[in-house]
Amino acid sequence: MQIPSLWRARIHSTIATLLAIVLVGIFLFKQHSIQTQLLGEQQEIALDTAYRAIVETTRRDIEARFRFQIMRPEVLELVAIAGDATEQELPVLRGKLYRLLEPVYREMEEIGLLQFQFHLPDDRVLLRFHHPQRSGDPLFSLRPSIRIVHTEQRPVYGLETGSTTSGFRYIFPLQRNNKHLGSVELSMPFSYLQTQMNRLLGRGEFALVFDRQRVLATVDSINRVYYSESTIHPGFLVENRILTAEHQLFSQSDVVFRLQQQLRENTKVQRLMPHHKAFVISAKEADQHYMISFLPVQGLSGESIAYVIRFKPSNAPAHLFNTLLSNLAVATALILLLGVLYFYNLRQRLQLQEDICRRQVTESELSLYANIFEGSGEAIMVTDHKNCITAINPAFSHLTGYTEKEVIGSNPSLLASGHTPAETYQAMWQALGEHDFWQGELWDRRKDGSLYPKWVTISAMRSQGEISHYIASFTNISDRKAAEDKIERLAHHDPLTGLLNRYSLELRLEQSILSAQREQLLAAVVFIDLDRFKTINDSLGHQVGDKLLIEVAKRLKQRTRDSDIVSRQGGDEFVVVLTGLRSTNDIPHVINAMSVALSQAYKIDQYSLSCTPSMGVAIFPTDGMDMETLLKNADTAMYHAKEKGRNNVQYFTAAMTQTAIERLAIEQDLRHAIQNDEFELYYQPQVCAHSQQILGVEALIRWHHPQQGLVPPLRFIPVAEESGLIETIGAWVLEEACRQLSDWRDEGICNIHIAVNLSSHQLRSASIVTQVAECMQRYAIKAGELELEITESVAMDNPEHCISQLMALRNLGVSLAIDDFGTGYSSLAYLKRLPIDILKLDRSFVHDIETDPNDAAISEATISMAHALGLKVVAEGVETQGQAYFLASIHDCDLLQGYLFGKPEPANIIVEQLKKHLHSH
Ligand SMILES: Nc1nc2c(ncn2[C@@H]2O[C@@H]3COP(=O)(O)O[C@H]4[C@@H](O)[C@H](n5cnc6c(=O)[nH]c(N)nc65)O[C@@H]4COP(=O)(O)O[C@H]3[C@H]2O)c(=O)[nH]1
Repeated sequence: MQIPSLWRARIHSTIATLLAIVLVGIFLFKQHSIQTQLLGEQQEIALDTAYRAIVETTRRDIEARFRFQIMRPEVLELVAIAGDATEQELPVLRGKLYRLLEPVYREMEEIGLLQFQFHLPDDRVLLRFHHPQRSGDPLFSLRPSIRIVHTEQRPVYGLETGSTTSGFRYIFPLQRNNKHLGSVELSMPFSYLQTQMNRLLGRGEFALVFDRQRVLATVDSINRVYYSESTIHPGFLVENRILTAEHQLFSQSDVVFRLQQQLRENTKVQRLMPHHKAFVISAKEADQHYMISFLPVQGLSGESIAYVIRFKPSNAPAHLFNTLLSNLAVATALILLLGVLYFYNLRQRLQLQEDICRRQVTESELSLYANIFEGSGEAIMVTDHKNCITAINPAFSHLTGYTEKEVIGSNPSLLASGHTPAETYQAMWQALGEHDFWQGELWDRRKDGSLYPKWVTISAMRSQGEISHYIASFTNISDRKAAEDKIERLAHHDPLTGLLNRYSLELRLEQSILSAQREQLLAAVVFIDLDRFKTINDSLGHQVGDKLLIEVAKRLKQRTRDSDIVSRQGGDEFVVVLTGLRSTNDIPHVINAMSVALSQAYKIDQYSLSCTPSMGVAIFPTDGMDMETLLKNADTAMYHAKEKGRNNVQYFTAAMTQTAIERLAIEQDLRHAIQNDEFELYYQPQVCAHSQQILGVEALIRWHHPQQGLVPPLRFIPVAEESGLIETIGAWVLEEACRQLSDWRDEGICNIHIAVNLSSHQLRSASIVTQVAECMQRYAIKAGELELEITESVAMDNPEHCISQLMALRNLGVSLAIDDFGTGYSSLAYLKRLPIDILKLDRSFVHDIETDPNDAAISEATISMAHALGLKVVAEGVETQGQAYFLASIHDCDLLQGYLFGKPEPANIIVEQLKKHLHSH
């Protein structure tokens, strides 16, 4: 993620500012601590210098007094005498010496001298000026300095603890003529030094603390009462104020007392003091800052034994601290100011950088757009606000044929063809005015004059609210439109014949109904099915079938008007809608014309084919007010036409609907008929044409309907076939016929065959061969005893399958007969391939055989053809002796079947006939 420049500048400048403040802060603190340290060192040096100076000047002063005021011959004389004098003689000598030096003592007392005493070499005190009554007590144990002077015979001076008071002692040996006579001790209290140092250093207070260890080493246990623990540090002692007050004439203020207590808590003080080093600290008490200097001082032996501590009121540390604060404040303010300046500078630089980057991106985008414009497969044209062309791309030239030079500055109307409706341009300008955008189809003309459709997208560009340019991009959509037309054709037309398809028929029919309704006209829906088309298709191939359908479509189009609807529903079904009819009288004429046209022979390849139509007609508004009803009723009528025989036209009637309802009822009743044992087989004899001996019987089914009584097979067999129930019924017939034959055999009626009708459904069934085989086995039916009849149309329906099924049946020893021969379209070549034994000549030929020369000729040709193929012929429907004679004698027919020889009868009746017949032959 990229952080915007403003934020980046903020972050950078904040970090830089903080860093600068911290660095400057560290620098200032460092400076402050150096200054504080310098201040301390100044104090330290000042105290040290002052101390040394005072000690030194005092020493010089005392030494001068010693040399000139004490080392007088009369003094030395008295001391020399005292050295050898007895105890009794000493007071006299002591008095003389006292009187002699009293003026000197008084003088010295004025400058602060505390002690002035004379010691003899044997450790006795000769004279004490401040306690003249006390003398003669040994002091060696108390003052090591006296012993040093006596033994080493040299002057000794320095700070020394003592029994009563600690002080600066100056001890000089008293010598005369190289003889050591004793020593004289002059002591100055610390208060004297304090006064002197204050004179040099200015206002301040002092404390004197002694190293506990040193005191304990030099002061015996009796005299330790003069010391108590310092409030500053536990390792240091101070002289007991009350006991020493007499001598130490300096006092400390309460503030200093509290400061000392404060020092007990100061870690620096606690840490450094045991090391006897000089140092300075600052502290604050009662709103006053103090510089407290610690100066270690040496004893007589040269080692540090105490600290002189000076408390000096000073505002220097506070001043330094305030300076630090103000410096910090000023520096921070300056840095912040610099930070702000840095921020603005940085922001400007970042913005500049971003601007550069953005410009670079814009430039590369511009070059990209330029490339897109140049390389686009879509033609692009830019016009200005006056709609004059300002730019075009190569695709534009490629599509229109115009070069840049030819169109720049021109109006795009130079592309117009005049084929685009004016309303389209109006809509375009309106949309551009209102929405700045328009898309649509325009027809233009190229430079070479050729016309083409294009899909155009135009966008209006605005600058400050006013249209500045129009950008139009367009593509040639000729191919797309052709494809759309093709799709449209495929969606609405039958690809084979080019007629409308089922979907389009429904759309158009609905429109026709509406307009017929509006104009109070009639419309006729004609359902057309080609008779035997399936046979032609199966036997001669699909290509022949397709060509036949194309020819049919052509003939239908020729016989109808353009306003009529001609469609193919699929297979061999066509629907024609005759529209704009004024009277029903107009309909038969057109329909007959169509029927005649379709019935004409078709020349397809090497074949001359006959394919008649079955037509059903339903009329709007009498036979239906809507599309579905009209189509259904025309279909019903067509179905009836088929039933009536081929090449037939049927007009829908209400009765047809009734028939359809009845068929439904029959189907429902048939489902129960087998369980309820409502079927029965009747048998009709087949006799030898010459001897008239019964050779067999044909089993014909009868239905004893519980309500309707005996129902003939032609009423229910087609329904059973349509519904598939025929398989169950057929199986029952086969079983029953074989059982009956077996019964008759048992009754002694032998050598007759039984013919059973087989429906197309049964023949198609995969189990028919097994079914027949099992039945024959069950009832011990011998070869030739069972004959199966299939109609001519069944045999022609899927011939290849039919042949293989028939072969298998024939192998079982079953005789096979073609029923109703002559009614269907049978190819003789094909008949030859069928494994059949018998042809049954349809009774329609037999009926008029005596009177109609055509029928006679057909019958004769059929019989001779059958004989030529090695088939026997059974003539059906023989009712008269004439017919029998004609068939038997003239045409040499083999078997005859008809009412003349016996109607179909139940088994119990026919059995009598069979028996009688058997006996008579
Ligand atoms: N006018 C006239 N008619 C005669 C004469 N001699 C016989 N007939 C009738 O002709 C039909 C002969 O049967 P089909 O052609 O196989 O025609 C049969 C057959 O196609 C079918 N059918 C009958 N029983 C069965 C069956 O069990 N299974 C199958 N699938 N179809 C059957 O029903 C058709 C009609 O059967 P039926 O009504 O029994 O009609 C029978 C019979 O009664 C005659 O001299 N004059």
